[in-house]
Amino acid sequence: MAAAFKTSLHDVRSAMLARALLPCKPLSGFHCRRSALFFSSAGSSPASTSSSSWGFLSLTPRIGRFPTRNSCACRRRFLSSARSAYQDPVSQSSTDDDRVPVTVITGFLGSGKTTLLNYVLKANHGKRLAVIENEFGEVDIDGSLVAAQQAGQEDIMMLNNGCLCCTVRGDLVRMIVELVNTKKDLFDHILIETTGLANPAPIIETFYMEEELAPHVRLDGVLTLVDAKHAPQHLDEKKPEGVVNEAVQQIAYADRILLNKVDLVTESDLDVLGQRIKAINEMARLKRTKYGEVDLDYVLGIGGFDLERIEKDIMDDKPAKEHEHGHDHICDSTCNHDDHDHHHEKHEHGHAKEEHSKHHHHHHHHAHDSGVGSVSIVCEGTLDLDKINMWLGTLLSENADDIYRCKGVLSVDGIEQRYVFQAVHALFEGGTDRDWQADEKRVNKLVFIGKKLERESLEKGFKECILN
Ligand SMILES: Nc1nc2c(ncn2[C@@H]2O[C@H](COP(=O)(O)OP(=O)(O)OP(=O)(O)O)[C@@H](O)[C@H]2O)c(=O)[nH]1
Repeated sequence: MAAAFKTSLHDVRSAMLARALLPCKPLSGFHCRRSALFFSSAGSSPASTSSSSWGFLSLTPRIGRFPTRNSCACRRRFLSSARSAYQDPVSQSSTDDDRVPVTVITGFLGSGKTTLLNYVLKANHGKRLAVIENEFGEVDIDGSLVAAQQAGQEDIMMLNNGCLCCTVRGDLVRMIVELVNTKKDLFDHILIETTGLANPAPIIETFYMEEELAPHVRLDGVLTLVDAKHAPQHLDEKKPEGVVNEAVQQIAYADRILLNKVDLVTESDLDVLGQRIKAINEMARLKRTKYGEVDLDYVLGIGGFDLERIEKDIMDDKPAKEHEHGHDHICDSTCNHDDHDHHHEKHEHGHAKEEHSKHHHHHHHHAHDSGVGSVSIVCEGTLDLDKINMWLGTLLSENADDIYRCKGVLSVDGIEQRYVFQAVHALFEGGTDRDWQADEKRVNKLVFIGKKLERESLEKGFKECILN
């Protein structure tokens, strides 16, 4: 069967339709057993009773029931990827997934998306790229993508009758399906440039909710360009109640961020904006660039939704973390909550240079009025399976609109491997990776990005799941 069906995100709210969990085959090279939410919605009826476990992290076959939540009516449908996982529950890392990766390039109006695209198209990356451009109205694609004429090998398609995140999702699906059906052999990566006002969330969801896409493509990641000169005013912009600030959303959903146009501002402006970006999304990697000039690996091959990469990013990001303790919080008996907002900003230089901690300042994070921010929990200990199941599942389902993204590596009692998971709102995916080593500290790490995140309450809830 198509590899597309071998990885999936699942709607935790669908868990109320759960019948059973299945044990899964290991991921090749990742020793991963798919564990999360192998539920079939077909023929099930909503659970009306709660129980101590609904199998969120359960790795052994067990009957799972979702706790009673009247909010659990499945607002998002649980589509083929989930059903297919039920039939063939093998998860894969992107390295052995033969679906075409899709990178979404987003960023506010004028932040440099097309400039970056041109740079990538002209570069020598050895990939054959198909580009989907989303613009309002007619644009001169040949003019705007000069590189396409030079390179000549890219397929460029326009979506110009509306915004990708609002009105043309169906067009996007049709376009991708047409691309893979008619030209699959001609390209091996798809780049999508959104409009400057796009909210990435519905675009991300499209890749998990549209069953036509799942067999053909996988979302590689979201890259957001931030205009170093103008971003502060866009981030500050007050929106009417219920209207999202696109500039904030674009940062919040990013796997990678380019702080572009560094030539137009001072070093200290960059530092301040860098802190602000980190306060919104501390999970994403950030680089400074001029005219989008960045090493291509940063754009092609993000792995933002690949559990194996997530595990590496979270656990192996030591140099960065050593200099950052903004919202990271080590829960232990010496915990001093007054220190939480101190932050050693890691200093990143543009021009596609590797991030490095050249020097670090003592900064304070401030919650900005968009209310969107990050909370990290770093906490040693082993988690009670049922408790973490219940806590995380309830948290993600009850706060599905407010928790944009969540990733983590956990140590769970009775599971000898590290458990890696990620969530986009209530869509959840998780599995085990390598064994904990005998001499290794069992440190749990979680990052939440979203609105109305209360760190102390999150920490408290999490710590209550740790075995004494
Ligand atoms: N000074 C400076 N200008 C830049 C940089 N990157 C892009 N620009 C310029 O900024 C302007 C907007 O760049 P685009 O690449 O068109 O931005 P965009 O995000 O595609 O814009 P929209 O499609 O309108 O959302 C162009 O004139 C670019 O040449 C940079 O790093 N420094």
